[in-house]
Amino acid sequence: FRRDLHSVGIIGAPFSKGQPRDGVQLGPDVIREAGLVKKLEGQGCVVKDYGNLIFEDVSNDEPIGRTKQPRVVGLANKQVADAVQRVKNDGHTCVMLGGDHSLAIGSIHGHAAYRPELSVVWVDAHADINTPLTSPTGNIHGQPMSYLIRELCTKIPVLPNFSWIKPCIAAQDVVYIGLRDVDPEEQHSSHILKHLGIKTFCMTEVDSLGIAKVMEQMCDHIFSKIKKPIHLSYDIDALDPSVAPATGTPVIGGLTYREGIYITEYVCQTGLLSAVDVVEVNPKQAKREEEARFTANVAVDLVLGCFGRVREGSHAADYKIPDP
Ligand SMILES: CC(C)[C@H](N)C(=O)N[C@H]1CN[C@H](C(=O)O)[C@@H]1CCC[B-](O)(O)O
Ligand SMILES: [Mn+2]
Ligand SMILES: [Mn+2]
Repeated sequence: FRRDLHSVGIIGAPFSKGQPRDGVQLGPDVIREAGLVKKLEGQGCVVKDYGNLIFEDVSNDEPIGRTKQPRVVGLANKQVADAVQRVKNDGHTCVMLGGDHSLAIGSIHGHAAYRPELSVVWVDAHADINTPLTSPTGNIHGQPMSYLIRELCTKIPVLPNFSWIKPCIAAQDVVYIGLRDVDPEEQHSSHILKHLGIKTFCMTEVDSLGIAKVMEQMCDHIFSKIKKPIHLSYDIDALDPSVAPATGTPVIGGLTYREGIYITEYVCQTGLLSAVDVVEVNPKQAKREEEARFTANVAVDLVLGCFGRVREGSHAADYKIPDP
């Protein structure tokens, strides 16, 4: 049993303004309360918890066109970008606990500032690739990829507090897993992006290929040229709502717990995981308290899978069966 020594840096990003539902800002703390740090240390990781970022509010953050809360989202993501870059500079694999998925703007931007050549594995029921002009809701948690992908930069209008963002990811270096609720306009731009080489494994492919083949084909795609560090952006709503009910935009027909964990185990064994986001855990969206706790426990298990937890049991190497 290989006990890799993973050095993990945790950032809490208690932020909810990329979407309208209250509660997702509590994600970092409910995930910590479910024992994340102790369990990572229990499987041999060295963990540094950088605590929660403190996001300042922005008064009268009026929409720009349909885009809601642009100033506070732009400001928060600049803080996230600086924090992720610092965790990477300190030599850790970065774990960013959300908070809503708009935070991936800062997380990926800060990661790319440290490692310019990244591949992005986006695990989500949704493509989160609306531009401000195609978004059906104006909520920025449905748009993060559009600000990051170079091939879309001509489609992005100027937004206040967004001028620091430089598109930093090539479409061919992005893979989606778990898609099942892509907006019509996204279909169009994701069609364009498919044309540009973005690789998608929607739930149909998960069913037809099985998750093991999906992961093999995913790696063939992102490693087709050179092996790049992986940024895994994991939206908890990729999992079926029966597995992760406490989230803001649940969609039936999602990944099983086993498929969700397999993804993290597979990414871990590539040895290329460099940063991971776990976002959209919203305890207030749970019908009952135990649903919130259950969802937080699943989020913890996903992170443990990223850092070497194996389901066969993480036994100590020097265990001796006691004599009768
Ligand atoms: C828009 C409603 C009707 C639909 N059920 C829904 O939620 N749709 C998703 C897909 N596109 C929407 C948007 O752009 O606002 C929603 C974003 C989800 C963001 B995510 O981070 O949770 O992936
Ligand atoms: Mn989603
Ligand atoms: Mn998402």
